Order: sequence, then structure tokens, then C-alpha cells
Amino acid sequence: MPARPSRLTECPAYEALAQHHGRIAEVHLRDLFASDADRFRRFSRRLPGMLVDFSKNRLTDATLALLLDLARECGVEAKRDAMFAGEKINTTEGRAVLHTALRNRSGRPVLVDGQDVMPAVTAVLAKMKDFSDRIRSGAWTGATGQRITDVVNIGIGGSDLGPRMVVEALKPWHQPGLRVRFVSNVDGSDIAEVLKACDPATTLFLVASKTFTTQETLTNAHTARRWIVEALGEDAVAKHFAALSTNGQDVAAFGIDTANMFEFWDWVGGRYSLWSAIGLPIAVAVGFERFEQLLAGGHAMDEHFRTAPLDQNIPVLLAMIGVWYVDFFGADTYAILPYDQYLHRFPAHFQQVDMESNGKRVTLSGEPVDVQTGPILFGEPGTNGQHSFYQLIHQGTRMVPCDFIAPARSQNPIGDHHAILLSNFFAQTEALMRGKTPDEVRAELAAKGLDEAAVAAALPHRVFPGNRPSTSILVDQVDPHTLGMLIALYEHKVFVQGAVWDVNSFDQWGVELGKQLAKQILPELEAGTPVDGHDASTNGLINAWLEMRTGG
Ligand SMILES: O=P(O)(O)OC[C@H]1O[C@H](O)[C@H](O)[C@@H](O)[C@@H]1O
Repeated sequence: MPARPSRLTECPAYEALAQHHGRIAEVHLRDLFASDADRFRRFSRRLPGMLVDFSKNRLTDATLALLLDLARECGVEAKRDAMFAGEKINTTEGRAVLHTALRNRSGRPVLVDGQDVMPAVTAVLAKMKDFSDRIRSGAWTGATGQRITDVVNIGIGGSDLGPRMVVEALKPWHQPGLRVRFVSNVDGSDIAEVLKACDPATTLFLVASKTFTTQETLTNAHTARRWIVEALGEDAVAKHFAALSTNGQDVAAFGIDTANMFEFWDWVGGRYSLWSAIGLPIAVAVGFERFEQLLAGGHAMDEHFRTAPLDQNIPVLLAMIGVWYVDFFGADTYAILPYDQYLHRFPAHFQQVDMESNGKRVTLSGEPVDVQTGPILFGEPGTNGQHSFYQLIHQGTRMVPCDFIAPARSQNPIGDHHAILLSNFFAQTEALMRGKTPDEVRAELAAKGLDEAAVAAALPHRVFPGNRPSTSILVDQVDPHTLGMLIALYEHKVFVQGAVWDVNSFDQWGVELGKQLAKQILPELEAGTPVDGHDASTNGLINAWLEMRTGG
């Protein structure tokens, strides 16, 4: 593979795209649809159970060809193959990136440092099956012999968002009488509210932390441990705690029997870890068989990503469309809008996956990037978002590319709810694309009997420019397999964008500084004497808090 130019803007396709952008920026999507009856067919792709329509994006055949040229010039295919092959593509941490091995159902070995990781993956899966079966059947009992009714996952970041999102998404498959709860925030209110709802005799904690050093998780875990020990005694810990971690030593030091530890490995990134032992709360909530279906869905998307030609490759297409908006249209933001209540944590999970992966400012070789990188991601389920922030998406000054996701079939087919939901799903993308022209507004207002002056005054406020891009993803239903496909699709999309921007999508050094400073400040707060070692604002805030905290 010829080396890519050190700067993205020096890639021939980048230059060509910049010129092409000048031409396409003037073109309205309404006209692209009007002039091409075949546009939907040409700009949509299907996989079993999934339709991805990207025809309502600001692109033509020429755009797509150039975007795929750019992907090739950036070596996306070789980087993808390097990831699947277990090369240490997380260069700042010297680690392979192999969440794909966790869901590898192919029987092919996956080598890290010459060693096949699959036997260890399979062994942990077997242990997860055994454990989740025993919790669900009631064979695992607490210290007093009662069955477990509440499993509380204590974790944060990747050790919370992914499993929490999936557990929420698969609620129709939860076992009655067995609740899976999540505690993440170090704010004591988070754990306090969960403990209020639980009985120590029937509660089991999963302490989920890749490093087992995360302050929030350990603080919450210690509080949970005290709660169990106070109610049931020290010996109860073994029956009421398990750990999901890569760090056996610290798990043992915490006092959790390593027999109750579910291992994973440094080649699993935190935000990609829901497929690993971190997925144990998922297996407990919906059963191991369905957890395996989730893995199978992820694997199906891996196979597609690994083998499909770029112009058929859905993660690649979505990634390059994203690059198009970020780098050529200057779009700073990006919205994921699931029209499915069960997917309400999907945007929150991908906020971490995307923003922690590609929120980077230097290339792999440490040079400042010469283009914008990861966008600001936000989202809420439809239709709720429609009554909140969609106004800005329709009529604000910024372009906000949106992904709309909906299931064809509802898990709760009640009356006409689903048809109403989907009518909104279809209507929003149509409205964003078409907009409403001055002529249309004029005719509408005139029909209402408004006089000319009133029409003229109202007109600018009622016009929708349209031409606002969206991608629609329709899935058969939100079930474990489809959800696995969807998650892996977005993971790979983020990967491809990171490959184009030439950043390390698998480290997160930006999280460290605040952590270090908090460690310095905590003893100052505990000492309780006024401070003067920080900047004036930080000193002022700390000293004010020291006064205010007593409520005096
Ligand atoms: O799983 P842990 O080691 O406890 O890490 C939990 C989270 O905290 C870190 O600060 C990172 O920003 C996240 O990527 C990670 O998922």
C-alpha cells in the first residue's frame, strides 16, 4: 500500500472533493430527487433485516465516487484488515483492537502476538453462561439462601453505557422478577436511590471496571460492600459480588473472590467492551442465548464490513458521508434519532463511542490534524426530540446531519401507535429534505384568508429551507441480532472515520487531566482549610464551597 500523504488535505481525492463541494453546495435535494426517479434505489443498501437509505444526503454519484477514492487513498481497507488481524493499531497504548474477536462466530483463529485469543474468549463466554443461567434459574442464592432478585452493575463510561443501553433496548426479553440495575455516578444519590429499592439478601453486585482503578466505580463498590457486610456479614461478600475486569490483582485486593471474576483483555477498548464480560448484565437480563444472538448480529456486520466492496459497504458509506459533512460542509454536530423507545440510551452510548474515539486533534504520528475530526453527537428518541430540538435542525442556521433509526415492527403493537410513530419518522426526513418554499407558504396562508401584508410578515418565519440531510435506517425489529448489527455498524463507522482522519480512535488521554486534578483537590477538600494554590477562580470556588457546605 502506498503511504498516504501526511496531511488529509493533500490527498488528491480531498482536493477533488473540495472543488466538487463548490458545485454541489448550490444543489437542492428536492431537485436531485425530481431529476432522478431511481435515486432511492441507487442510494440505499440492504442487509438481511436492515435497510439503509442515504438518498436524502447531499450527494451524487460523483460525490460518492470521490468519497470512496478518499477512503482508498487513506488506506481504510488495509487499516480495517490490520484491526481484524490483531495488529497493534492502538499505537499510543501498544494494544491490538479486537472487540471483533469477542463476537467472532466464524471458527477462525484470531492471533495476538502469535497466540489465538479465541479459546480464552470462548472460556469466558462459557463462564458467563453458567453464571447467568444460575442467577436466572435461582440456583445461585445469596448468603441467606434466597434467590437473587436484583443485579446491580456498578461501572462508568464503557463499563456502563454499552451494557445499560443494551439492557434497556432488550427490555421485552427481561425475566419477570429479576431486575438489572445500573449505578455509575460517584454522586452518592445514584447508589442511594438504587439501594433504597433493593434488599441486601437478594441483591448481587457486578463491579464492572476494565482497569479496576476507576474512582467512581471503586467508591460505589465500597459503599455497596459496606451495605452488604452491615446487613449480612463479611462472609456474604462472595455470594453478593462478582467482578468484570482485566485486573485480577486489584479485584482480589478489593475482596472479590477471583472465582467470581469474569475476565477480559487489554485489546478490548472500554467503549467497545459490551461484547466482553462487561456484557454480563445483558446475559443476566435477557439470557445467555440472546446475548449470543447479539454477538451473532455484531459478527454478521463484521463480515459485511470485512468483505463488502466499498460502494456496498454500509459502515464505510455512512462514515464517508459523515466526513463529507464534517470536513466540507463544516457541520459541527450530528444527531442519532432512534424512533424506538427501547433505544433511548442508544445516542448516549454512541456519544462515548464516537466522541471519545474521534475527539482527537493530532494524527497517529503526533502532528496536528489539518481538518476537523469527530463531530459533537447528540440525540433523543423520536418523537420526543421533535418537540424539543428539531426546530433548530429544521430552521436554525446550522446543518445538523441526522440518522433516523426505526423498527418496522413494534414490540408493543398497541392500536395505531406504531403507524403514528412511523408516520413521524417518515415525515421528518421528508420535511428536512424538501422544506417549504415561499410559494408554498404563500399559498397556504392565502388559503387561510390572510391579507397580503399579513402573509408578507409571516412568510420568512414559516419558510423551511429544506436541503437538510438525513440517513434512514429501517430494521425489521429491535431484537438481539438486529441490535448487534446496529451497534457494530456504528462502531465500524467510527473506525473508518478515524482511519480517514488518521487519528488513534482507541485511546482517550483527554480524560486524564481532570482526573489528576481531582485527585489533588480531594485532600484539600478533606483538610477543609482555605486554599491558594490554584488560579483565582478555582481557589475562589473551593473556598466558597468550604464556607457554604455547612449551610451556615
Ligand atoms: O472500565 P474502567 O476501567 O472503569 O473505565 C471506565 C471509563 O473510564 C475512563 O475514564 C474512560 O474515559 C472510559 O473510556 C472508560 O470506559
